[in-house]
Amino acid sequence: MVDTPLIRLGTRQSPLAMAQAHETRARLCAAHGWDEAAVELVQVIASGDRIQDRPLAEIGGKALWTRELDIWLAEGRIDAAVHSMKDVETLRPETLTIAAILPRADKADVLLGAASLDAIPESARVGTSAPRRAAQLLHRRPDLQVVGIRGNVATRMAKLEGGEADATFLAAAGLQRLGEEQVGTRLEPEDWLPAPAQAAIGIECRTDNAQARDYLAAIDNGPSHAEILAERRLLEGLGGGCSSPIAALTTTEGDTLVLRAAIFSADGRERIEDSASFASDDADAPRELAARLLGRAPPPVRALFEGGA
Ligand SMILES: NCc1[nH]cc(CCC(=O)O)c1CC(=O)O
Repeated sequence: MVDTPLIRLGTRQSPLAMAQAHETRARLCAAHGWDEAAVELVQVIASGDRIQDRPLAEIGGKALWTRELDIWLAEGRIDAAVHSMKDVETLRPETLTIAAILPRADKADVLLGAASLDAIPESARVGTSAPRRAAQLLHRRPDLQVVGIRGNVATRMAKLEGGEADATFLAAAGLQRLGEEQVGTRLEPEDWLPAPAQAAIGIECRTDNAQARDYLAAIDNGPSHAEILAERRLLEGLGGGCSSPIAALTTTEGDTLVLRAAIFSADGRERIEDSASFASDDADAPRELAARLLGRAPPPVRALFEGGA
């Protein structure tokens, strides 16, 4: 029996974040034979959740999801922080370490409001604030209108119901974690590329916290961790923030990763795709893939990277 917590897990308080924190706690308890009381969940309010009325890219990007959790880690108020890796900036403080990546869930996006991309009525309004989803959609369907839509999964589903948009996208992994896997149409990742690091839960702790690193090592999934590192190195090589339309899909075959990536112009007219196959511990290959993509990018694409507009 444990009556004082052995590890305090910080989490955002959205329903999706809480589901991810519960999954992390369950895996820690299973790996170590602990009961639930060993893992304390600590809710931390992120600025990204406080500011709901403007696109994330405009108000400060992905840092708004991690800033408060980073401070709580630094101050020792929590021992570890649970993140959707899709939302974590590529550049992280050296004082923090990604100590575990949980087994990756379904990487697909789900389309809500239409049975397929082709079935969306002509000129319809599709709600998304993600540059990747917007550009990838306009590439396929230049007739459609993209309208901004933000908020957590339930909010976005409600906005669709309320007629703010005719269709929208959500990540299959998020829907599954919320028990909503039956809604919408799953888009095959090979055909509609996901975001880098989609469907991965990562747990960070302080680099100098050997105890937390040790606890978390037991729930790290090696193949998923290798995929996330590769996709994050691609992102780093592209120098893209959350205003850059970047799509990526890694498939793992034994110790070999196959990474497919595409970058777009904001209006979707331009699409550059390339892929690389490399050993899972090869840190250079994803950066080289990024360089090849940028090398082929016409000005409207290039403008969105390398600190451009
Ligand atoms: N941008 C918000 C966000 N961050 C992670 C997920 C889903 C879960 C995941 O990809 O791990 C979502 C919701 C969505 O895109 O529908």
